[in-house]
Order: sequence, then C-alpha cells, then structure tokens
Amino acid sequence: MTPGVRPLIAGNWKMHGLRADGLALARAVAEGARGLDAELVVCPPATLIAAVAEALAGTPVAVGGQDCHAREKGPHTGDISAPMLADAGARYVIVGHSERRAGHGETDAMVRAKAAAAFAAGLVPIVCVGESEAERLAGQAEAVVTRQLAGSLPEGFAARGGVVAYEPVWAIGTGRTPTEADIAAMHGAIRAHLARTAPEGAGVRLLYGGSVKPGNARAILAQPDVDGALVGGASLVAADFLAIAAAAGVSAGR
Ligand SMILES: O=C(CO)[C@H](O)COP(=O)(O)O
Repeated sequence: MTPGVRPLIAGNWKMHGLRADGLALARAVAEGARGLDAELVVCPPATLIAAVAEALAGTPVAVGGQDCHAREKGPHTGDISAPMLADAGARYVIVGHSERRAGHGETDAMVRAKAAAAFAAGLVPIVCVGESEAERLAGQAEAVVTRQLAGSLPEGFAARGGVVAYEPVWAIGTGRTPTEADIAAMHGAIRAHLARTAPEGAGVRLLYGGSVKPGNARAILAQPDVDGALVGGASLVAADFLAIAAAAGVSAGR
C-alpha cells in the first residue's frame, strides 16, 4: 500500500444481476461499508446503474460503469456514453478490461479515447492492463503492460486522478494469482512508468485484480504500490467484498 493513500476497492459485477439481486447486493454492501477505512465502488451492469446509484445515495459506496463509448453521442447502437453514465449516477468507469480488449477488439488507442471521454464527463476512469499467460511465460509481462500503459492513458491521466488496475489475464476468474513478489514487482514497474511520464504519476492509485478473495486480500494489499483491488467474482457476495475492503484498511495500517 502506498503510504497515505486511501485504499480503493472496486467491485466489477460483470454481466450478473437482475434488479432485485443487484439492489439487495448494493444495499448489503452499503450497510457493511460504514466505518470501513476504504473507498468502495460497485460497478453493476448498465441496466442497474441508475437504480443502484439511487439506492446508494447518501452512503459511502460509489457507483461505476463497466465500459463507455469514446463519443458523447451518436449512431452507436447498444453503446453507452460517459455522460450517460454520469447522468445515471456513476462516478467511475472501468475501461480496457481484458474481457473487452479480447471480446470486443478494443485497442490501446480505443481505451485511451474512452478514458479521455470519461474525464470529459467528470468520471474517474479505471484503466485495466495486464499480460496473458503466454506473455508472462515468455518473460514479456512487464514490456506488455508498459506498452499498454503508454498507449491507453490519455494526456493528464495522473493529474486528473485516473486509476490503473493491473489484472493479469490468466488470473481473472481462475483462482490463480501471481506471487506476492510478482505483484509487487509489476506494481513497482507501473509506478516507475507513471512517475517517468508525469510528475503526478507517483500519486496514481494502482489496483490489483484477478482472483482477489477474502483469503488472499490482506497479503496482496500489503504489497508496496498496491493501493486497492478490482474484484470480480467475490464482489457478488457482500460479505466477501466487505471482507476484502476490511483487509485493505488493515493493510493500510489504519
Ligand atoms: O474484472 C475483474 C475484476 O474487476 C477481474 O476480471 C477479476 O475477476 P475475478 O478473478 O473474478 O476477481
């Protein structure tokens, strides 16, 4: 954990949740969030953002989108713009998740445009980067992630409060995680890249994502330059998500 940084724990619900489930989950998270020394964000499917934002109004839990289009409006059937997310009550948006890079052909340039659109709409982008297993085995992990950062972060990213999430693709939903030393090494490399490219880079919050669970959260969050977590599966169970958030506060020594 970076000294003095308030941990950020974000839950990516992915394509899970009908209205009743989503509202119940959001309310349970809000109930348990009081008194936790971490910033909490839930990212429901787009259909639930407005309802969840309304349910969470006045609580310490913020709402985020899982993706946005790079344009404000236009003929883009099925897409959602950053201003629409903000209008629905979101404050954050995940962009460049590996499931979108792989499943929707998103390039670094597209991710950069989406992150810029998020800033323009007053949202905080959480930009995801991470290597595949083949890239890690080939010793390319750091080079891949550095290249993704160079291509995906818009001008002024650090100064405007952008967040980076390191999510090794092979750790997502698999129950496998890098070693703590590997996580620390990659977060250190990301920090060094950010600090080289902008004076404010040292203050960017760096999240780790990929099979974060209550059982491993404390050890992962205790690593240097890990300022929080982007949680998938475990964010669908309020008690697990809250346990991860509690571990963040402990790791921050608060
Ligand atoms: O999106 C993720 C968290 O946002 C990431 O895909 C990790 O998912 P998990 O392995 O199910 O935690």
